[in-house]
Amino acid sequence: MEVVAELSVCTYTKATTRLHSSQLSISSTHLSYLRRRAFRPITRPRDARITCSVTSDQVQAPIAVQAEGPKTKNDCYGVFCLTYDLKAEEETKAWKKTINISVSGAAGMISNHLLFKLASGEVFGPDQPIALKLLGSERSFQALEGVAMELEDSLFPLLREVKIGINPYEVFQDAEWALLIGAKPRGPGMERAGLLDINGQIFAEQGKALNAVASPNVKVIVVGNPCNTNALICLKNAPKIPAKNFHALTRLDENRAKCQLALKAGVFYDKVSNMTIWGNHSTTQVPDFLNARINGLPVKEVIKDHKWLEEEFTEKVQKRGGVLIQKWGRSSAASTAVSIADAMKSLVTPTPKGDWFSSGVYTTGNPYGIAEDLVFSMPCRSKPCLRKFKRILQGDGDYELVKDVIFDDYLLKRINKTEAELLAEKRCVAHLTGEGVAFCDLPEDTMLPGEM
Ligand SMILES: NC(=O)C1=CN([C@@H]2O[C@H](COP(=O)(O)OP(=O)(O)OC[C@H]3O[C@@H](n4cnc5c(N)ncnc54)[C@H](OP(=O)(O)O)[C@@H]3O)[C@@H](O)[C@H]2O)C=CC1
Ligand SMILES: O=C([O-])CC(=O)C(=O)O
Repeated sequence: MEVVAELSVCTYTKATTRLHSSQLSISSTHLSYLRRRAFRPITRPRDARITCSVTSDQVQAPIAVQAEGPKTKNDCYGVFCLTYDLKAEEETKAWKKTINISVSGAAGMISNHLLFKLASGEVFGPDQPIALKLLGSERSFQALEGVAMELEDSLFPLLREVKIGINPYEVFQDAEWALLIGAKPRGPGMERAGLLDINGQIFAEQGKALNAVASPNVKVIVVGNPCNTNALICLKNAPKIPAKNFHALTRLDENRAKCQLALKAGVFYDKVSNMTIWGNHSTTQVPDFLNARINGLPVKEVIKDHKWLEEEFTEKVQKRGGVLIQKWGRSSAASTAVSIADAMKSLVTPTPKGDWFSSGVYTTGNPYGIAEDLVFSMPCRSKPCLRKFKRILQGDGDYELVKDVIFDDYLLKRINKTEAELLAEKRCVAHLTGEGVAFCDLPEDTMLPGEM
């Protein structure tokens, strides 16, 4: 057994925490220098594993574990366990404190796109190191190792740590972002109530785990379907975490709606703004063409075919996921990953003046008269904050609901329908939200976007 007595990744993380206070920036030249010099790994057997433990005031020397020994499933992975020749003066003066991101369903298709976007710096920027903690299951553990191997081979300079595990209480430890993607897909012949129950149990357990071990201000984005009600279950099981920190992903629907409006108006899609998706990530969702704008003008002034807006456009967005499954034979993965990155970026960067984005968020206290205590997609703006020292305006992960939106009878009628669906879903999972006995009276036409 070889013992490596150099600084470990744990030590390094500690050092960066301390250095964070200096708040100096890092240039790309500096970054590549760091990769070449400061983080040059010490040679040791390819598969040897290092375990390291940190007490409050002491960092223990890492111990190399024999390559052929039994693997514990929540260890750091492969190259991310290596020690580095980290000289004091090279301790970068620059890196920001690592952001911990936990991802469930990490061996699934969406994650397979998303993890590489996160590790590339696309979401948090080119000077922000991240740690990825990946949650799988007994069923997916081997695939998860494959994912971690691909992350190793990608040599991302910003990726400081990768851990894989099957216990949410370990994988969610200190999470600042939790991206909850894993969920059982609805199979043939399965009742939607059955899906709500099976997946609801996953999200109840994960809510409890987040409550116990995540950062108290963790931002949670629920992607696994039915995502609104899963997010509600999750937040109800995590009373220590602010309810407004939980999001159900409806950004994919927003992006789809923008694309269809751009296509109809004959403009590039960056000209479409103020796009709200109201309600459930299901076929009752309401893409709001009343408040949306094209080139700064109300959509209805640009697209005069209002029948198209009310009928074709609305249904196209609601059923886009299903059409895609028919073509691809599987549900959207790449565009979903893009939309998760978009949703995160929207929370950590200032929303452009006058614009907003959609997210499924907690309704209690909403200004629109929507029933309280649901997770409902609504228009949001990030809360800008001034980053100390650098004087850069950025979002801090928080948001506020947009007040200046208008309603007409058509929009209200549609919002009522999606609200009724979410209230029915909520009754159906009462046993998982601590609200008594479940009673399932789901509307007949309740469907996920991917169901046709
Ligand atoms: N909100 C949105 O806009 C969208 C949401 N989705 C939803 O995202 C989720 C993930 O999609 P995708 O990555 O394509 O799916 P995959 O099937 O590729 O991966 C899903 C993962 O879920 C996990 N899972 C958890 N419980 C079960 C179970 N009981 N049976 C089977 N798998 C389970 C599996 O991982 P493990 O074994 O490690 O737990 C699996 O790797 C789905 O619920 C999908 O409907 C998809 C597109 C858009
Ligand atoms: O139903 C699914 O799994 C796919 C989905 O959510 C979508 O494409 O919007």
